[in-house]
Amino acid sequence: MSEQVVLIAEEIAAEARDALADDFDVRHVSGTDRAALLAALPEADAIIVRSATRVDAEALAAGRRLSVVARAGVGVDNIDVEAATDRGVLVVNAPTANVVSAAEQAVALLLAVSRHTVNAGTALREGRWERSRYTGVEIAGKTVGVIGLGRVGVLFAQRMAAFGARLIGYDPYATAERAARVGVSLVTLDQLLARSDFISLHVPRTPETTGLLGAAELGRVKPGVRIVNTARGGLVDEDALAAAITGGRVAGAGIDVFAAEPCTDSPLLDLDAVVATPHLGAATAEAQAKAGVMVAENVRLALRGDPVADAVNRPAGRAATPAVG
Ligand SMILES: NC(=O)c1ccc[n+]([C@@H]2O[C@H](COP(=O)([O-])OP(=O)(O)OC[C@H]3O[C@@H](n4cnc5c(N)ncnc54)[C@H](O)[C@@H]3O)[C@@H](O)[C@H]2O)c1
Ligand SMILES: O=C(O)CC[C@@H](O)C(=O)O
Repeated sequence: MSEQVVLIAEEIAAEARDALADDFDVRHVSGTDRAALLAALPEADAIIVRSATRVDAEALAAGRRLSVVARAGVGVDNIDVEAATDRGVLVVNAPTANVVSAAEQAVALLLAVSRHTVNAGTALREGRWERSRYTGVEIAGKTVGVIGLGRVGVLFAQRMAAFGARLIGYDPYATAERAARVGVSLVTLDQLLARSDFISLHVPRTPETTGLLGAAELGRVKPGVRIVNTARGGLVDEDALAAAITGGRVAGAGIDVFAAEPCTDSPLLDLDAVVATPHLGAATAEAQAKAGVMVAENVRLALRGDPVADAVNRPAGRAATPAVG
């Protein structure tokens, strides 16, 4: 029997490639080069992606031999899970690999926005020693509102607790007991908007969460709030946020994710009060190594027909195993 083909469509850790190379024909393609992707898919038994490759119905149809789509990370919103399920293709991810890195990125952006780190540093490099212009604010004693109390939200809340913040959270699917274990009081979204000095988002992008913070919600925030989004673009309406910053209601924002990525023209990129990064939440050596090893293991299990704990969907006939985490 010829070797099964594993197609790697984005940069993943060398550990993952090494873990697969002995047993599979590992091939590479650029997942953002649509024509190349569609040309490579017909021979692939598995494809490994991160967040930039669109694995939609067309790509799945091209991948007529595919058994598994593996996401080296958490969010699977770039994969049409329903279409994959209909075709009997397993979708697996690495749900715990990069959550610490993502939480740390949220803290980093919150601090950078609060202390004008980027603008002050740029001014200094340009020869301007502008101390009074860049007076910031403390986190201690402030109210931090966490939207989404899953893996990343909880890690972020724990880190904010260490800064001495008061923590409130909005998550309709979390219990008060779970929230209380990490020192978070559950509130409604409106209460969170009205009371938070800082808001950080940690929810997946779904039809329910798209536009969660739009013009109406941003009109109800506490004046001077700073907003951090390391979860997904589209959760916060970028035009509305830019308007709220320009109008002075929102003091600043730390943004790692954009509605359209790669992003070149968000109105947020023109504002001094915004610290922006190009979807770097998971971009650490540790997260990439963990994600690579987890997806390599999941691909191996899936191609051998073994049950996979990190499966996002379970097409008929596949045995379920207990979820991790
Ligand atoms: N920037 C990055 O590189 C990066 C890295 C890792 C994760 N992420 C993203 O961060 C987000 C959170 O990841 P996670 O691992 O914590 O996910 P998770 O599934 O563990 O947690 C998501 C939480 O959101 C809650 N939620 C769902 N719908 C909600 C709603 N309408 N309102 C409020 N809460 C809601 C869920 O109940 C859950 O507690 C995801 O979008 C993920 O893709 C981004
Ligand atoms: O692949 C990446 O770097 C992004 C990962 C992140 O957005 C995730 O959801 O896991």
